[in-house]
Amino acid sequence: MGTITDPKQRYKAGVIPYKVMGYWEPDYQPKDTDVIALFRVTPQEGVEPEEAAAAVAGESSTATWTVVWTDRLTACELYRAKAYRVDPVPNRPGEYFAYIAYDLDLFEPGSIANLTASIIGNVFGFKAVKALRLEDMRIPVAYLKTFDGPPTGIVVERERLDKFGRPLLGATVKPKLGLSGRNYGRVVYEALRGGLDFTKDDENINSQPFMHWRDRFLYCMEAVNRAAAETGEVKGHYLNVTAATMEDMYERAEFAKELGSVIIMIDLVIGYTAIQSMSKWARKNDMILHLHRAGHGTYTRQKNHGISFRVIAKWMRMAGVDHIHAGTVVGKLEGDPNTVQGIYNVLREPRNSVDLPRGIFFEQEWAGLRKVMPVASGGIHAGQMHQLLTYLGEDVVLQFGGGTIGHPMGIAAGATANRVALEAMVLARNEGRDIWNEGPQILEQAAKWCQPLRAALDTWKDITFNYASTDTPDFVPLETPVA
Ligand SMILES: O=C(COP(=O)(O)O)[C@H](O)[C@H](O)COP(=O)(O)O
Ligand SMILES: [Mg+2]
Repeated sequence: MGTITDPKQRYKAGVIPYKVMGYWEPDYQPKDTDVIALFRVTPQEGVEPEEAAAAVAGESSTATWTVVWTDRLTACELYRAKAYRVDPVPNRPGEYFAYIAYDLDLFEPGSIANLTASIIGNVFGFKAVKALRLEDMRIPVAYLKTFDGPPTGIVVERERLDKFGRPLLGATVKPKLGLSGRNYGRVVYEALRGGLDFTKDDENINSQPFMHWRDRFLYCMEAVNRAAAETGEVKGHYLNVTAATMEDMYERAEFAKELGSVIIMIDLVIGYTAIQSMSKWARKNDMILHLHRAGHGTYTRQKNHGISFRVIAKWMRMAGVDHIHAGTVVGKLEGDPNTVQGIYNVLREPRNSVDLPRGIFFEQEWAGLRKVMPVASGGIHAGQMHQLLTYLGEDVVLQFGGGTIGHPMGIAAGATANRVALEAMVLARNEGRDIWNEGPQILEQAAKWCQPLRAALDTWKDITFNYASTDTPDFVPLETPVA
């Protein structure tokens, strides 16, 4: 049964399928100004995929489970989201890609909170679907223009740091918890003077009994300033301002600024509104804004349920962060190469083309929003430098926490090993060498003159994390689904 057009029948009290209510419109041509969402829908037994798609469209826009006559007091035909296309997912029986278009007027300008309350609202608990995953979104230029985007962006960050032509290097201080302020500052100093550009607070360092935040900020900035003076380079430490309230976060950010820090850090767990507030603050205060992504693995990893991280990446580019953790491919944490590259492209390109093998379903014009620097972090070491540079390119921060601090000759030596490995690899690439295949030799060669690199290679050479990825794209070879 198609949509009922006779108003008397359509608005009669009772329960009718979502398809019939008007949330399934196979002939609909999305407008340039529509927000489009692509969901992977796994309907319950006996629910046809189009009805499941219509239900998702309905519940994420105007509908409820029964007919309401008050629809007629609104421009309901415009405001109804429209499921307009359903394709079976290749090689995944029972799963369907459902395309849903939403009119621009459904969303408050410049608000990720409002956008997400619709798109990932009630629908994820819906009984009619066994599982649901938000795979991708096309954000219209008209909506993008209501967001400020990254306060600094890749180009301006490089200018402020005066560092060009190579990935940046960082390290997360370890152990994550327990160091006193003075010892913590010591780690920062050693890592920065040894050759890294940045060090970083870990996700769970805020203001604990063993080190209150002001102590951390003071000792870290002393370390940053000393290392900068010694090396003649701009250095930074991502001071994590994540806290229980906005007031606390502003206070910490102000103190970081007062101490001359070039960068602060927040975490995804603070929520979209807090991220947007901190972005406004960073823009006003010329501060680079680093975003860690604690918690994302609870909903991004499984193929059939949750949200793809590429969608989070899009939201974060809109919300306005300068750095975002986006995967390493080769490290200790989840990261299929194609999927990770897709995420990096969302963050760094001025315009994304459809790229199904990398999980990009839509053409996306970024409307001048600045580029976000992806951060590769989690279980990486100098011996993987050729792979990291090949997979991730140049505009990226490579962060070696354990892979700096765990170095047998000490933290500064760990940093030097990473810097030398990186510079040797960039030089080889610039000379036209095939770093993917010759990488290990290039590193061996560089290690002849660099004892710290020799020791790093000897310690970690064979460490890899070869587990199957869970978040892999579903290559669609026959047809290109374009909105
Ligand atoms: O603890 C670390 C890195 O430590 P190490 O370098 O010692 O492994 C970071 O929190 C992770 O990178 C987060 O993961 P992601 O970057 O994927 O969000
Ligand atoms: Mg961590």
